[in-house]
Amino acid sequence: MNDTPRQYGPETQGATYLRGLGGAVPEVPTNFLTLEAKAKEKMSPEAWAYTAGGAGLESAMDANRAAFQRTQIIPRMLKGAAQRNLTTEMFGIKAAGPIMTCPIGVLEMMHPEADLAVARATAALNVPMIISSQASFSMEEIAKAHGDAPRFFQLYWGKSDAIAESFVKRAEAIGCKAIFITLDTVILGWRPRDLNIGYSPFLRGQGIAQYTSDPAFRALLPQTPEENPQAAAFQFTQTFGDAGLDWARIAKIRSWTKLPVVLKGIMRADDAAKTVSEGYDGILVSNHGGRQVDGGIGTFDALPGVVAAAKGKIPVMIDSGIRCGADIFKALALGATAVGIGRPYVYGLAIAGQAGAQAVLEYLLAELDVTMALNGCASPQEIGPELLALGKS
Ligand SMILES: Cc1cc2nc3c(=O)[nH]c(=O)nc-3n(C[C@H](O)[C@H](O)[C@H](O)COP(=O)(O)O)c2cc1C
Ligand SMILES: CCCCCCC(=O)C(=O)O
Repeated sequence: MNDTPRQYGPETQGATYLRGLGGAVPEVPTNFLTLEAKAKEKMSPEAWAYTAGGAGLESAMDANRAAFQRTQIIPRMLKGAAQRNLTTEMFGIKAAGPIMTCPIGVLEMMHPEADLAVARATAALNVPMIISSQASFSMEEIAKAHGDAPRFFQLYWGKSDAIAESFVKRAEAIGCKAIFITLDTVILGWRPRDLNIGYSPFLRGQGIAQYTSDPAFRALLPQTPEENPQAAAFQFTQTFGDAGLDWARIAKIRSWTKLPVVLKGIMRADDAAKTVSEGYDGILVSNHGGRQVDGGIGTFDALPGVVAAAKGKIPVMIDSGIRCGADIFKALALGATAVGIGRPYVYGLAIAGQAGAQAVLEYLLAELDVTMALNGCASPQEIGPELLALGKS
């Protein structure tokens, strides 16, 4: 892991950050739309439908982009920010910048090295990785590829508290520095692209490595997953998700771990206030990339209400729809302390494995750095709301 704080500037051709890469990686486009188009060519129709798709008419996915596009940066001149430092603290770790990789399930559909490639990419950059409950490798295997780089664990809390507890304890044992509980997927959303194609990775035993490697899950099986993978996949479908999950139940996590606990999927001010009063340690404003509630509000539109309700008591982060450095800049300006990167790094992974995911993350940091330089911001803390013209929704 390279944890030396990066210093930026003076510029040569804008993107000082890319010097470490020796320039852009030729096969990995530096803008999202071209990246997405190239990834589509590389991916199977099933992988493409699963990754690119959203819920229903995909209006929440559209709302994510519209919210960022509606708000514009008002560039500031002559503030002087020749040297910039993007280093960002999150839950006791110092990251290379205010970004982290979102937990993404079933990465084996996109590339055979899946989470291991992402682990190596994020470790090389010192960008925190959130390991998914639906990863294609066990968290222990991922941690081995990740070394001592900063990581968090994302928890799906299904019908079994014993499995949730076991996941949390395993995550602590492999050195995760925080637990992100995903609240917005207590059942899977209505996803026409997947439904039309008739492909469910989970029924085929993909994306369930955390479960098949877990003693509490294995205890539910008549035979081991190695002997009877079909039975393990079926058991997973019976275990995943619980639409009855509530505040009282998730509070149990405090008796399992002392790690900071972040709630992923908070979109409302009242839920944000409750997150604070219940003693949680952070909020990730997320609508799951528009994959769950069709017709839902974009995360960037939801952010100000959540930030106001959190009253600076706990950090507020955001994901869903972040596609370029300017989006990151806008999110920080409205009070986010960091942002989650989702589909963009998955597309890089699909195109070129570790190098592809790494290039995408590095481009985003470079573009953020350039945006900061052009607006006179020497650090993420200097990016404030006065730099934005807020659009009306
Ligand atoms: C293919 C795919 C799989 C995902 N799997 C998970 C997951 O396992 N756990 C989770 O909490 N969120 C999951 N998410 C949601 C992401 O963590 C994140 O919230 C979302 O991708 C952000 O939106 P964006 O990709 O449009 O930027 C997944 C998203 C995608 C696109
Ligand atoms: C039935 C398993 C659902 C896993 C969800 C993975 C995910 O978060 C996503 O596809 O989105």
